[in-house]
Amino acid sequence: MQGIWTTERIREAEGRAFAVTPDGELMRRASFGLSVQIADVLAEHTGTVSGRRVVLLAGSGDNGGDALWAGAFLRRRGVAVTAVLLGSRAHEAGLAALKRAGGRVVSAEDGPQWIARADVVVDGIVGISASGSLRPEAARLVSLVEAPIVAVDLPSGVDPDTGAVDGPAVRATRTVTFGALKPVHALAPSWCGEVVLVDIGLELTDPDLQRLDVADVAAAWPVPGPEDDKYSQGVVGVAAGSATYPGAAVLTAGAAVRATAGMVRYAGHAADVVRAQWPEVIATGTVADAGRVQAWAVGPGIGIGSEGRDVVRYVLGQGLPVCADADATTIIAKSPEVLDARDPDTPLVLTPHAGEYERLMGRKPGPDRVTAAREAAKKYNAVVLLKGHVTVVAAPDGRAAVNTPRGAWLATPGSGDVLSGLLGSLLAAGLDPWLAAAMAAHVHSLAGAIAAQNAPTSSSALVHAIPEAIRSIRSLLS
Ligand SMILES: NC(=O)C1=CN([C@@H]2O[C@H](COP(=O)(O)OP(=O)(O)OC[C@H]3O[C@@H](n4cnc5c(N)ncnc54)[C@H](O)[C@@H]3O)[C@@H](O)[C@H]2O)[C@@H](O)CC1
Ligand SMILES: Nc1ncnc2c1ncn2[C@@H]1O[C@H](COP(=O)(O)OP(=O)(O)O)[C@@H](O)[C@H]1O
Ligand SMILES: [K+]
Repeated sequence: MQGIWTTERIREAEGRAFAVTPDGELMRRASFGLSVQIADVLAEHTGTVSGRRVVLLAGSGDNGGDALWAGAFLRRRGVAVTAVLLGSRAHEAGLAALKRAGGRVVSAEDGPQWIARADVVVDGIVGISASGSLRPEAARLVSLVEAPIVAVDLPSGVDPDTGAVDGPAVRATRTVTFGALKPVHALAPSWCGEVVLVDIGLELTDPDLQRLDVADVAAAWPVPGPEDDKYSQGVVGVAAGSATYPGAAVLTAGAAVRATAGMVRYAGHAADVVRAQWPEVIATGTVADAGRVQAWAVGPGIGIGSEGRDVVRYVLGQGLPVCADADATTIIAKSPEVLDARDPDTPLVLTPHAGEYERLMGRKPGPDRVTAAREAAKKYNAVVLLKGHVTVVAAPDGRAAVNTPRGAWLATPGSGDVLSGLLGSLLAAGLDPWLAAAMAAHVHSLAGAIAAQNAPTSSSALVHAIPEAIRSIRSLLS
């Protein structure tokens, strides 16, 4: 598990570290690590380090200080360094160090001509004390940059704690952060680029947010043992699709088939189509006739009429873990009384996209998606998986996980149905619902990347890529 801490917690940890380290030591560690990364980006993009030109955009705080000190280290490697000073003042010690090392210092007015010739630009405009988007002077200079940008700690203009962007911001090729990952790094991947963490000796426990490592998913993925049979691994019930939307049934059931060696049962109006596509599925017409299961995936394509409502009420009343997706979330939002059938101790996972979230909560998720997911989890006493480019999974006890995607190819019709089937199979295997949801999101995005391979893909291809995703994750264990 990777831990992620809010800027408030980072500042507390920095305060503790400051107390036990010599003056300037933390910044020295940070800026030395930063200089190594800037040199690496220079080498990657130009083939050399010495003789190349780096421009530092230096704001008035310690973020600018890091950039200026890194510039001083780069001078020792023969890099031509020019600092463009933004704001009314500059980090004094950093500025002095850069000047001593032979760096050039220019005003914002003179910045454009240096930016035009830069091989790499360093964003030391603002760090964890940032609020709001780039101010006009910084925004104008950033808009002129054509070279790769290395962001110091985080891309300026992006909110450090939510990853939200509501105006001009830096789009970095690489972000070099210090001590620990902050929410922006998981929530705004397309602004951060590659994120590199430099250890400066901060001590932090109890992360505010988590991200599953491949190793976590590998270790927790259910695997049949010698004593197992088709029932003992957990039977998944899929209540999805309709005569109008048989595809949702095929995709949801197919994802469950591909994600588990155990049995998959299907109940609904698309039984014939499901049987034809997935002969291993035991398909019936109604949930009451489905037979015993250990968890339900309900919702995709079932419609939001009275029949759909009865299906949702039925599965919620079985005392079993339920993944309620798509139409099931709308039904729960419109007719919350269906939840009366639920024993509050049985796990429920809701998987809304932004529109479904609005129906459930009466408001949009807004820029702080982690808080939004946590609030919905509390309200519904359920794990909430909030879909989007970045997926957030929150539990009623406050745990929150983030899944950072590998590209955006999953923005394709039916891909949510595939996620439901995956998640249903993990719930049937008895996994903790929060972990199950975070694992499903992880495997879903990896399967998406495998299916797409940098070209458009489809949800059917995504289903077929699930075993390859699981195989590549589990290969870590061998
Ligand atoms: N405190 C520490 O121990 C360490 C801090 N480090 C660096 O220090 C940074 C934090 O430095 P500071 O707290 O001095 O603050 P920043 O450098 O993040 O911000 C400087 C000032 O800019 C102003 N500001 C806020 N939003 C702005 C905006 N949108 N446009 C322009 N100006 C804005 C604020 O008044 C803020 O105080 C970290 O991100 C990291 O880069 C590192 O040196 C590692 C050690
Ligand atoms: N831009 C994006 N980048 C990465 N993943 C995305 C993006 N847009 C959507 N997704 C993912 O694709 C899935 C879409 O699900 P959903 O909105 O239910 O669509 P559908 O109903 O068509 O299946 C979710 O898992 C979501 O997280
Ligand atoms: K920055």
